[in-house]
Amino acid sequence: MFIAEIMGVGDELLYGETVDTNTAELARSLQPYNLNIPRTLRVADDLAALSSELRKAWSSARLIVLSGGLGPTPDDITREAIAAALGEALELDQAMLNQIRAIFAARGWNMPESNRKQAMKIPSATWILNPRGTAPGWWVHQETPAPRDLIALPGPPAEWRPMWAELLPKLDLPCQAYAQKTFKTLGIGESRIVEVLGGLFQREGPATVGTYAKAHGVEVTVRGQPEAVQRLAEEIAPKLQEYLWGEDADTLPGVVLRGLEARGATLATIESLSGGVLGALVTEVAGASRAYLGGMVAYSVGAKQRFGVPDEALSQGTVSEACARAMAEAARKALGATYALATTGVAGPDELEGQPVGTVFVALAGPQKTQVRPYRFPPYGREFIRTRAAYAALALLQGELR
Ligand SMILES: NC(=O)c1ccc[n+]([C@@H]2O[C@H](COP(=O)(O)O)[C@@H](O)[C@H]2O)c1
Repeated sequence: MFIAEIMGVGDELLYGETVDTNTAELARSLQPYNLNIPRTLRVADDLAALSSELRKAWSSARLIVLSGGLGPTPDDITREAIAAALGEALELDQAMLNQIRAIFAARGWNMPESNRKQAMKIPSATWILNPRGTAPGWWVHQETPAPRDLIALPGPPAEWRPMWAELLPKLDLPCQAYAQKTFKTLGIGESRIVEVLGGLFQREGPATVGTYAKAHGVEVTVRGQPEAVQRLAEEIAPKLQEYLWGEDADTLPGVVLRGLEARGATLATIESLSGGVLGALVTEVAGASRAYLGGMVAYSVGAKQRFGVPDEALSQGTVSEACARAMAEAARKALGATYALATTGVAGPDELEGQPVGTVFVALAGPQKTQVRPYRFPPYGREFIRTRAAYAALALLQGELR
């Protein structure tokens, strides 16, 4: 199997200022190819360190992809490092310089002298045009003694994504027949899934299975050789049926909205501890307005009263089953929706009303009844608990719409 080396370049990637998602995304894009990615690297803006890594990689890898270090400032050393590793000299490309000048001119600016270095390249590299920035990429292709490609892309994802999407099919990488199928579940833990799947939880062979715990529940992914994936997925699906809410690119808010639309139903939300996370998840979906009427953040007791939550319910505590129920019913009435979802709970860091951090109640008011589900999420911080609360509310509605 051929080796691919993926490197993120930049000091900011080493000290956690910027989390390097580029290498993960690039690696994911290579899944359909028959390449082995034994590691991915983050390398400092350090000429010696990067050129040494590149020298090693150039002698063994079929494909090297770099992101970052193509800017105009002195710490951008990717071009120099490639030149050093391949033993070539940088040369100015006047035509590229004119293009970069034109980009500045179009914005009404003069090109700073420092941008000249973005028009430098080694003779064996060809340019990869950057439609969204001033830093063009490089593509070095070698045919003998063995085919090799080295690609240098700018760091910002919005810039490199279209460049990479256009380039990748041209690289003529060895393809493998590859497929994957993801089942999205709720209400079942990873270890229970392993029990339920038994012998189908294969870790070796032409198709393998993995589980991934996400805020929206556990995902079960089958990947490998297409026919084997299809066979195994067909056996796995009925075992998970009870817990299944979606597949592959489905999102929980997307599935819920589709379900609402199919019934001609509408949704309102009222959020306390999640403070708008639920509304944000719902409105991430294009076309949300076809079913989502709107919602309110009723964070204080006063706001809950204002939105129609009766004092009787509030007297039982805002973090209570009664309050969640009354909130959902009040929101349903206020907005005239078919369904309303409510969240209330304790995101922390301290306990509230004698309830421990992670205590959450979500409620669903519908035409026939109101349901409430209590949760005790692990105290992993406010973001974790608020997000879980929002997904738990969506899950309750998804269960109703099944
Ligand atoms: N009823 C509710 O869901 C509700 C409303 C406001 C604050 N809280 C909780 O009260 C605590 C203190 O809130 P703040 O840290 O936002 O002041 C947090 O645990 C927060 O999650 C809960």
